[in-house]
Amino acid sequence: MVSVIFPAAGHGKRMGLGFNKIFTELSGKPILIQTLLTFSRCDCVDELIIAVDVNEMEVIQKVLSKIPRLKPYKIVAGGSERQYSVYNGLMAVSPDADIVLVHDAARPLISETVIQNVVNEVMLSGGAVCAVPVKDTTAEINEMGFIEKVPDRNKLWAIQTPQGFKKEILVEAHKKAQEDDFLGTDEASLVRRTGRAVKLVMGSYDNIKVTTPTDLLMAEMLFSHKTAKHVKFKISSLFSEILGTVQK
Ligand SMILES: Nc1ccn([C@@H]2O[C@H](COP(=O)(O)OP(=O)(O)OP(=O)(O)O)[C@@H](O)[C@H]2O)c(=O)n1
Ligand SMILES: C[C@](O)(CO)[C@H](O)COP(=O)(O)O
Repeated sequence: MVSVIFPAAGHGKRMGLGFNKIFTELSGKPILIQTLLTFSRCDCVDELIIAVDVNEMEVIQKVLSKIPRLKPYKIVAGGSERQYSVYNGLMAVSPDADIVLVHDAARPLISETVIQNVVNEVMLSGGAVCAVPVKDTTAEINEMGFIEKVPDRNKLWAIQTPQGFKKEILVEAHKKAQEDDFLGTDEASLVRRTGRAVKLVMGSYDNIKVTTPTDLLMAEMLFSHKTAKHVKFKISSLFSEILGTVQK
């Protein structure tokens, strides 16, 4: 059985809307609902656990009760940090679950294919997260704002969600983080601290985390086209006339 935890208890400070960004409308539905519906369409998913701010539990329960075609779900209280929200979700996972995925509620562009690929890899390796190769050059800087180091880009991947693990592996990782007072930005970093390997699965550049207003604009565009793969990009006539390029 596969359970999915959705940390959804943030405050969207970087979005600057004054309300939780997952309530924002995206292609006719709230971001949170778009995310939950994609997972609900996956045959491999059995249960949804949504970790929300205690003050938003009632309103979210009311809205979800009106949405058809959601997989069985539970709403739990989130924590003051994403990691604590995930932990609370983990404690509410059904005893029958053997695989647990964690997916940011704020990543509504996740595809069913990537979800299935992560689940398949968890069955093989015990732990898998989706990620994409970094496109920009990155740098480590010092406190004065000067570049100290430029890591080899060929080895860098941007980590996304879903991140999936055998349940006991994720529970062990969270317990150890608690004991050590360690706060990480994702589940893979917690699991790696227990000495276990975590496999990367190809994610998607479409699977953005809606963090800033620009992300929201991009999400709206991506959602209406579903993915950049479906858009036919045209060469500008200013160039095609000179180059004589024939658009196929
Ligand atoms: N205490 C927290 C903080 C974040 N999240 C969730 O973790 C995901 C990724 O976090 P982020 O994008 O940082 O969301 P916010 O915390 O809402 O944004 P910000 O950091 O700008 O305030 C989001 O779905 C968010 O709701 C959570 O469940 N509990
Ligand atoms: C888990 C995550 O989405 C992987 O990229 C990311 O670390 C969440 O970070 P945030 O600061 O909580 O948005």
